[in-house]
Amino acid sequence: MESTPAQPLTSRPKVPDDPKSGAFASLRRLTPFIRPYRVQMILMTLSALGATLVGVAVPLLTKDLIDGPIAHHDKAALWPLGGLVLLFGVAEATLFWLRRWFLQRAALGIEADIRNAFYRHLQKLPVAFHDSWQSGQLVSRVSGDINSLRRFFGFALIFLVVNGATFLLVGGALVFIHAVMGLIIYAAAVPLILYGRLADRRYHRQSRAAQDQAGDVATLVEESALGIRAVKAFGRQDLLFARFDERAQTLRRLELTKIRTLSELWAVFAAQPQLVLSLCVLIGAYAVSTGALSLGTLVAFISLYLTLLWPIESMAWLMAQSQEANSAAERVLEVLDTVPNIADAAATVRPRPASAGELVFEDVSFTYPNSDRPVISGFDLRVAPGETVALVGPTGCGKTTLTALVPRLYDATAGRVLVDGVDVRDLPLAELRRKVACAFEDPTLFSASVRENLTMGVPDASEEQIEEAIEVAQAGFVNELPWALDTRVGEQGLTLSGGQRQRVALARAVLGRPSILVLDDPLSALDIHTEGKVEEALHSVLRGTTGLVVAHRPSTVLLADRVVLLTPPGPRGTTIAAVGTHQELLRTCPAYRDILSQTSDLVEEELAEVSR
Ligand SMILES: Nc1ncnc2c1ncn2[C@@H]1O[C@H](COP(=O)(O)OP(=O)(O)OP(=O)(O)O)[C@@H](O)[C@H]1O
Repeated sequence: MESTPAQPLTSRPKVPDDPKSGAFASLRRLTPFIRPYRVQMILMTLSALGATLVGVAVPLLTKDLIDGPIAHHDKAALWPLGGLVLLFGVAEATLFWLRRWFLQRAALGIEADIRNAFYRHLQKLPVAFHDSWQSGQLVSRVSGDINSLRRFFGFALIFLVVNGATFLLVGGALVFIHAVMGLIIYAAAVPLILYGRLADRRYHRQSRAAQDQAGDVATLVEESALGIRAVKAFGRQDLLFARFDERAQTLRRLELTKIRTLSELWAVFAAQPQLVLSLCVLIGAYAVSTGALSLGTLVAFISLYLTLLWPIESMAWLMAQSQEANSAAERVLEVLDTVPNIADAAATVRPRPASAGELVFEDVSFTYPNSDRPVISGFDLRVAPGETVALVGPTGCGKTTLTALVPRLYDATAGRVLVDGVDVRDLPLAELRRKVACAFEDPTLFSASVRENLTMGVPDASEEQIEEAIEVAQAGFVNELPWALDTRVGEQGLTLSGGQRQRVALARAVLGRPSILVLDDPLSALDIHTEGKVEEALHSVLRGTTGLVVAHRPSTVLLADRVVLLTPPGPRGTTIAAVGTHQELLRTCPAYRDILSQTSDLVEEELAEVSR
């Protein structure tokens, strides 16, 4: 046995995993996503900063214009200064354009990278994760929340930096022009900052609640879209609408509380600089009247201060945007931080290349993560290479659960599942899933072509292999579709009938001749005629493979060499009630006869034959 190095659990940039509390803790943890775009981010910030600097220079030039050429009626000196103002205007526009240009590269790139990492990580998370998360919560995170992050990285972050620099620069210039008035402006900023922090915290809580509620609304929409047939058939549109309306109204209420906080924040941030401005005008006018200040200096001071009005006002919105992005980052990280506990072991083991396909359950027990009652308890079974075993048992006893342990959709909570003598947890996942193919009772197809659906597990399958799999699954109907194998099936394959979907899923499972074939009642939706044909073909496939088949009907049981009868579901979990061939169990096991006779009269006839 040869060991292979561990594969990384995720292929996203490594996010630091010590979530420090405090403002923007979650956003700070996303910095690895910014790193590849740092040059563009720096250029974007420099362009924005440059544009602001140029904007600040204009009032200073105005001061020189008023106190110089205008005061001294010096027309000749007017033109160069006027030209300079025009030049600065053009420079500001160019820098603005440059910022937008860099923004496209950086912010959109960051957004795409986070979205890809999120989706890739979702694919790695185990089925148990998806059992406990509403799909709408995931959809809202991948769309709404990641959009918020783009807006933050492409706009709010840049302007927080630019505004910070502007405050320092313009503030310094104001103190330089007139120390008293300059210091008044600084002092007046203190209560504003304190209030901003308080309102910000409130906005953060409100954003989080609204984002979670948006996820709930998305879940309901998705659920009703997927279940539209049942909704219509039972005439439940009104009921669902009432439920949707309730959630949508809650979302509206939460958004309104956000808007209230933002309006309050905005009003305070708009009013404060106006008050300070009035104060400065009063003090300045008095100083000019006493001759302590030149008119040019007052105009420059006021003009310069006016350049601060928008940065101060916009801080309300920028802070709100940042809080919204921080809670969006929190929600995205909740998924990215979930460790895919069904992953390759630290040291994986490569199975023998020409492995035969032996499957062993060794004292296996299993409890679902969201439950405290075991479904399977102390289950022991060896399926020899090439042998087919049918699992038969009352409904809900855990047949599907047992099959899910083989490809590691779930891991046994106790005991081991071994493939060719190796614990499935020690096999590389890719290898395990190449060896084990599954067809589920409820076949899931994707909105892609039939060919893409068929070759999901074996992307490089040849035309002959595809045709052979279609033949085995009696899925020849796919060649009659308008574009044959290139026909797209609708979302979840809903443009096909249940039986057609099952046959495509079966062909997908047998394609590539896996060494172990796990079939969960794969023929349940087929008519008797097709079922017979599929069974015939499956017989030949199963001869060369190890098979574990969940069977509800005698016809499916007949595919198997041996049958395992499971005990009914109970508080201590299901285990094996009896093992034997179909005929042996028919003869010796009343519980087995009972279960099969519920689905077919054939049992009575067979029993009569067996006992003859
Ligand atoms: N994701 C899940 N989370 C919690 N419990 C689950 C989950 N899936 C199934 N169960 C429970 O596990 C038990 C076994 O379910 P399972 O689907 O394995 O039974 P089954 O024998 O295949 O049933 P059937 O013959 O009706 O298909 C049931 O009680 C079911 O409610």
